[in-house]
Amino acid sequence: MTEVINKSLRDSKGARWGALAVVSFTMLCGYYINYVISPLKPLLEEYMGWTSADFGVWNSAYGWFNVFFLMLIFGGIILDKMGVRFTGLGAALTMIVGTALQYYAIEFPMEGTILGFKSSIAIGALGFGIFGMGVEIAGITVSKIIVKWFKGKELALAMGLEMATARMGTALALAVPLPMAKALGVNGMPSISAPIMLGLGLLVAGFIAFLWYTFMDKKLEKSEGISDEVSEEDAFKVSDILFIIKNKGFWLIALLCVLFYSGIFPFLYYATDLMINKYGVNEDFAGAIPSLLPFGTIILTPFFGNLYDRKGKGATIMLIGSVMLLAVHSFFAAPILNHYIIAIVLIILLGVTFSLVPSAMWPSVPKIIPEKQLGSAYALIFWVQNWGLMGMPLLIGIVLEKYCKVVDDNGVFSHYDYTLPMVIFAATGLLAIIVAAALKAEDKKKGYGLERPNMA
Ligand SMILES: N[C@@H](Cc1c[nH]cn1)C(=O)NCC(=O)O
Repeated sequence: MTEVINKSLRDSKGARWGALAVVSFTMLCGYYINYVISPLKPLLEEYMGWTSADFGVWNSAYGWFNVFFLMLIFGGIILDKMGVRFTGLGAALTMIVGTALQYYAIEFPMEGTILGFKSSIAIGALGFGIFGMGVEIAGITVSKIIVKWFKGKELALAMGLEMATARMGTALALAVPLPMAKALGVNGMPSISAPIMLGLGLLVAGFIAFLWYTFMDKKLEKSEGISDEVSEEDAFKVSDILFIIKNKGFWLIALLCVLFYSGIFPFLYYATDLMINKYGVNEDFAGAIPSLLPFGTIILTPFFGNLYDRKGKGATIMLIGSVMLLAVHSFFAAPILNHYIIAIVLIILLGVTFSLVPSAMWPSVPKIIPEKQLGSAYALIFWVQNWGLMGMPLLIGIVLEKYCKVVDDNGVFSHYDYTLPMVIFAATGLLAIIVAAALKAEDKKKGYGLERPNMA
C-alpha cells in the first residue's frame, strides 16, 4: 500500500533556502543604500559645503516617517492585513522612489533653503526618509517570510544568513563609494552621485527579485492548502497591539534593540570619518576598515544563529554582545589608543558583537509573541529602534560640529576629535547591558524559552 503524504513546500530544503536567498538579495540592495553616503562625508564637506550637522540631519531623516508618522506601525498593520507579497513589493518600490530623490539632491544641488535646511539637504533627507520607510517595512516583511518558511526548523540560522547577506550590502557601501566617486570624477571633481546611481540599479534588481519571490510564496501557500494569503485568524486586530504592548518581555527586547542598534548603525555612518580623523588613515582606504565589520558578521551571524538553534542560550548571547559593545566603544573613545591597527582590531571585535546580539534577538521574538501577531510585533520593535536610528546620528552630528572641531595654530580647522561621540556610543552599551540582564531574568521568571534551542 502506498501512503500519500501532502508535504508543505517548506519541507523541501531547496525551496526554503531558495526563497531565503531571493528575499535576502532584496535586503542586500537596501542595506547598500542605507550606508552609501557614510564614506562620502569628507567629499560632501569639501565639494558640496556640507557640515557635520548637515550630515547628521540627512542620516537622521531615515527615521522621520517611521517614528513621527508611525509608518512602521502602519507597515506592520498592512503586513498582517495584506500579507507579505503586497507589502514587500510596496516596500521595494518605496525604496526606489526615496533613492531617486536622494540621487537628484546630490546630482543637481539646489540653492536656497527649505524650512531652514539647505535645499539639497532637505530634498535628499526627504528621499532618505522615504527610503528608510521602505527598507524598514521590507525588513519586517522579510522577518515574517523567514518565520513562515523556517518555523520549527533552522529559524535562527536562516535569520542569521539573511542578515549576513544584507550586510554584504553594508560592506559594499562602506568600501566602494569613496574610491568609485574619485575614479569616476572629471577634472578633479569627484562624481559623488555615481555610487547612489549604482544603488538605484541595485534596488531595481532587488524589486525584481522580490517579484520572483511572490511566485514562490504563492506556491508555498498552495502546498499548504491556503487559498487566501491572509486568513481570518491572521488578520490584524487592534487587540493584537494591546496584547503585544502589555508584554514585559516585548518591551525588554524593544529597549535592548534600540540601545544596541543605536551603538552600531549610527556608528557606521561616522566610522569612515573616525578612521580619518582619529587614526589618520588615508581617505582612499578609510572605508575599508569599517567595511571589515559587516564582513565579519557575514560568517559569524549564521554561526551564532546555528548555535542558538541547536544549543539555546539566546539571552546569554545578547548579554555577552552588550558587554562587548561597551568595551569596544570605550577603547574607541580612549584618546591615546590611536594606531590604525587598534582600529582594525576593534572593528573586528565590533563585528563579533554585531553578530552575537542580532543572531539571538530576532529569533527570540517568536518565543515571546505568537506568530499571528509577529508582523505587528516586529513593526513595533523597529519603531522603538527607529527613535535611536533617527536621534543618534543627529546627536553625533551636532556634537561633532559644536564640541569636537580642533583648529591649528592659525585658527584653521584641522580635524574632529571623536572622544565625546565615542563616549556617547559607549553609553548605549552600558544601558544595553542593564536591559539584557533584565531580559535574562524575565525569561527565567516567565519561561519564554530564550535559553532553550530553537530546533525541536
Ligand atoms: N530595523 C532594521 C534596521 C536597518 C538598518 N539598516 C537596514 N535596516 C534592523 O534592525 N534590521 C536587523 C539587522 O540586524 O540588520
